[in-house]
Amino acid sequence: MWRRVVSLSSFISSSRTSFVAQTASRLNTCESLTTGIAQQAKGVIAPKEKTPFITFVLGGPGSGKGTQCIKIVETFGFTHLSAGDLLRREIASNSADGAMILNTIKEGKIVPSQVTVKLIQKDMESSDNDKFLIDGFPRTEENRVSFDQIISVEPNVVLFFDCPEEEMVKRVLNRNQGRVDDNLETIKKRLQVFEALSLPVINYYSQRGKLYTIKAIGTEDEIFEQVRPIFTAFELHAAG
Ligand SMILES: Nc1ncnc2c1ncn2[C@@H]1O[C@H](COP(=O)(O)OP(=O)(O)OP(=O)(O)O)[C@@H](O)[C@H]1O
Ligand SMILES: Nc1ccn([C@H]2C[C@H](O)[C@@H](COP(=O)(O)O)O2)c(=O)n1
Ligand SMILES: [Mg+2]
Repeated sequence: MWRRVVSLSSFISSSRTSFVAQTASRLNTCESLTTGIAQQAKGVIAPKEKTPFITFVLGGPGSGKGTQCIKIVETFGFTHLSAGDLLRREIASNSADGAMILNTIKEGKIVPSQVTVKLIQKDMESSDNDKFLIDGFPRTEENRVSFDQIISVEPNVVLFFDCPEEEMVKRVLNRNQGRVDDNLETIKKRLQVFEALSLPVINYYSQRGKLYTIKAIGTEDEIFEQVRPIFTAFELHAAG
């Protein structure tokens, strides 16, 4: 679970009064500290939550998001949550939303945000990790707002794999993983959706200084060498 106890400091009150008052305050502090720990142990009050490190991974269909996520996981220890994979898992498990999700994906359209965000939330909450790569999300402004409302955590990093359309189409048609949306007709629709609905989200994060654009052409290793320094810089920053 990424809900972890991080600090007991909120139990400690500061006081700038007289010595007597300060001593009394210290005694109270000790008492409330002990009470606080005891209450947490009994589950009376919720533990403080550690904010997870969130990376959104964006780019058009076939731009190489999933491929690079595997390398980021290996090198930096993130947990990879692919929105598309979570939705395909729902289809495979014959869940109540399965048929609706399958039709939406076949049409190259976007599944209602509530459904996708709930799946992401479930996997985040059952993970021991606190570093998440959320791949293929948010695809729309509605996705972005829904994540903000339900999960209430801002992304630390937003990666954008910028790839020429021609190259994306070639890669998707060669992918050979039996995906129902890997055909020319659906790819054209997905590219339109990307331009109309996903580019505004990319611009949103660019304006907020969170966007890291990767030129997604070249070998997989060459592309990863553009990704690596982004996370290395964050690690150095975190280590002080
Ligand atoms: N740099 C690259 N050069 C050539 N082929 C690549 C490169 N990176 C990935 N591929 C291949 O392109 C195909 C699409 O890659 P990938 O599945 O990672 O894309 P994606 O962005 O996750 O696509 P989608 O949004 O459709 O899930 C895969 O078959 C993958 O092996
Ligand atoms: N946020 C998302 C992510 C994915 N989908 C649907 C529609 C996509 O075409 C399909 C495949 O996703 P991919 O594996 O290419 O990331 O899944 C969605 O509706 N909302
Ligand atoms: Mg993918």
